[in-house]
Amino acid sequence: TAMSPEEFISRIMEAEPPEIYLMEDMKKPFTETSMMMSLTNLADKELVLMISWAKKIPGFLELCLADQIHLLKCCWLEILMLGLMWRSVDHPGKLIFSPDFKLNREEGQCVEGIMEIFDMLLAATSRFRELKLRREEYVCLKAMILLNSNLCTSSPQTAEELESRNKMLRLLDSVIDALVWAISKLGLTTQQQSLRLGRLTMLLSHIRHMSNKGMDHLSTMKRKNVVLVYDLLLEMLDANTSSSSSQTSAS
Ligand SMILES: Cc1cc(O)cc2c1CC(c1ccc(O)cc1)=C2c1ccccc1
Repeated sequence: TAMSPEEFISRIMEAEPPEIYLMEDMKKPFTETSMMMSLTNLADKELVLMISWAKKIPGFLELCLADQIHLLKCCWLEILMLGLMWRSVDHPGKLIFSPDFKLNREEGQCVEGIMEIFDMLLAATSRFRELKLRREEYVCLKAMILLNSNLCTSSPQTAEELESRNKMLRLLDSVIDALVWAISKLGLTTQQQSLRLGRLTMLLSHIRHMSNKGMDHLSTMKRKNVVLVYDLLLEMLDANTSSSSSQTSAS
């Protein structure tokens, strides 16, 4: 059932999760612990919505369960960070974690080592602002991150895994087609359209880099007991720290 790029885009636009409010009485100034706890509470809510978002991506549920779980375990922080940058794109110098939880880079000083990653997030957000990233392009990039996230890990062994990987590659192609279609609606010349496709996809490597830095930083925070990480997050976190060949628990 080859879906048209237009249909694919409207399906993933509808799949967008609702905005989340942190709904905490935050006492400022932050301490290292209070900021990390707020980030954790927010992320925990977002992860639940991310799982239902992924299931609405056409074809995702046709992948084998192990692949569905492994894809989300590989890219959850990349997707959280892309969402953060999207929410922050119209607020230079600020990171809009939620409408009731906005931070500027100086506030990152209260968590050791987080300001460097905040600065990377702010720089990437400025790039999205410069490119005038549109919602249709944003939802395509987010689906690309999910479907592209574990191609470089363990190669498929069984016939089922091989079939699931081929489905994933076809799914990734339909997301690329959808992004190409979204860019074609901008009235740019053919050459400008290919340039834009390259500029947008180049940002994905920065997002992977920031996610890896964030994962290391978060693991350090967890080890220092600065932050209590709830079970869903713990499972996502230990997946990234343990070797990727670990058997995924059928959760
Ligand atoms: C820069 C940095 C460093 C770090 O140690 C942790 C995090 C971040 C960003 C971030 C984040 C949270 C929610 C978002 O919507 C987008 C990003 C988290 C974070 C915290 C706790 C649990 C999960 C993720």
